[in-house]
Amino acid sequence: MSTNREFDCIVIGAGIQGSFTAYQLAKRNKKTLLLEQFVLPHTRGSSHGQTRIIRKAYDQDFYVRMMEECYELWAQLEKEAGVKLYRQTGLLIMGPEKSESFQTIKNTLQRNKVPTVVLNRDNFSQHIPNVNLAEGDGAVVDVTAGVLYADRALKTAQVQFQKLGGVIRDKEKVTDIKPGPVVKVSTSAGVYTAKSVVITAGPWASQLLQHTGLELPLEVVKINVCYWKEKVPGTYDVKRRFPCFLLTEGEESSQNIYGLPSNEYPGLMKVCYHDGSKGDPDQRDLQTDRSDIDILQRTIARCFPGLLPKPAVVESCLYTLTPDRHFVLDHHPAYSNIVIGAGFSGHGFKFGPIIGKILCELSLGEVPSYDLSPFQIKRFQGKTKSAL
Ligand SMILES: Cc1cc2nc3c(=O)[nH]c(=O)nc-3n(C[C@H](O)[C@H](O)[C@H](O)COP(=O)(O)OP(=O)(O)OC[C@H]3O[C@@H](n4cnc5c(N)ncnc54)[C@H](O)[C@@H]3O)c2cc1C
Ligand SMILES: O=C(O)[C@@H]1CCCC=N1
Repeated sequence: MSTNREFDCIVIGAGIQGSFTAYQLAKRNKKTLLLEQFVLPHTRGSSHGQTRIIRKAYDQDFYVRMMEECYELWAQLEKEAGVKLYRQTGLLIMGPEKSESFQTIKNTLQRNKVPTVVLNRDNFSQHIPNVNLAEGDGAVVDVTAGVLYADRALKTAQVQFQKLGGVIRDKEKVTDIKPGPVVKVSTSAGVYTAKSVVITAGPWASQLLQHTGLELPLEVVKINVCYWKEKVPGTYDVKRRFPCFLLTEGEESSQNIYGLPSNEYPGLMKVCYHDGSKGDPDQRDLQTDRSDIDILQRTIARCFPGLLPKPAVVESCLYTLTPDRHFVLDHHPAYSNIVIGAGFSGHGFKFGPIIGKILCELSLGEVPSYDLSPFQIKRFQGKTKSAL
């Protein structure tokens, strides 16, 4: 007879990846505990905010394939919970027509038969008004892409988990992990045991992994989440079917600037730089680097004539980067019943449902549904330290 401190699985971190992992485990009838250091909901990690881009437009086939199933999982969750989580807007990709980065993403979309619309200089402004296509730039639209309602999606995954009998304990920071056939997890409020543990701690992954003797090459960066005011309210509004966008390369960026139609704050469009300054997740608001904002201002002035080139709102969010920007989805090298989901490198939200499924499979000792070689820890050979 198990007590209320003994679980089949403990998931550490209730961001999007931990919440979907816990939900998948509960669906598989596993007694699951989801631990979160802060009171939920919170804005200190990577999963907060109202919107995220969902897209199949990637350079690599393996992400496109994962997204095929992932769209189905998002739709299943919408149906199961009776909430709307996704709005199709399309994603406009612009970049120097002849550049490798623009051609790679366009070719990958076409090779995978993702519905696309290729725009040229003659028909561009008829389809996408109020955007300047730079001289020499090409444009292609991933028609399947759109906006995910992020805060709502996170809450929905947690509510569905609880409806399946899952337990969430928030304001309970994990302070120690003792590996073994039964893993012992200590928190600010007590000690729990489980047959397996999944670590999905976002920017705090390195801190937590220290307890297991593993060091991964993860870098935390602070992103300035900038909103820009429309000169004429509604110009770039989601209701007018303005798409999300991505600049693949440019005068001073390489896959570095992206945006979403105005939606959460009426009259304000979110446009961000896909990089930031390195830092500590517990000191986030002490970092005040705004060099990305200068770059954004110049791009806004050049490409979006309907926006004022000065941010009206600046919020903060954290990325946890791996050297190759691919995720970590693997067993701990020394303890197979400790599973790690980390390093989502600023593009993991859309994958939440499929990451949850994969981490659940790993924690149950099953063969995962996807080839995980791009996500294995051993790719960091020489950059990984295991004290064990
Ligand atoms: C500005 C911005 C824009 C983005 N845009 C997109 C986008 O358009 N599309 C997309 O797909 N992705 C996007 N992303 C990336 C995506 O949001 C992240 O990849 C994803 O949210 C990562 O989730 P996570 O669960 O790994 O981390 P988190 O959300 O940070 O969750 C980790 C959780 O673990 C908890 N935790 C940590 N340590 C402990 C401990 N010791 N004890 C208990 N709990 C602990 C933390 O408090 C936190 O709640 C964006 C990210 C940012 C910052
Ligand atoms: O993941 C996404 O789609 C966004 C846009 C590109 C850069 C990072 N996040």
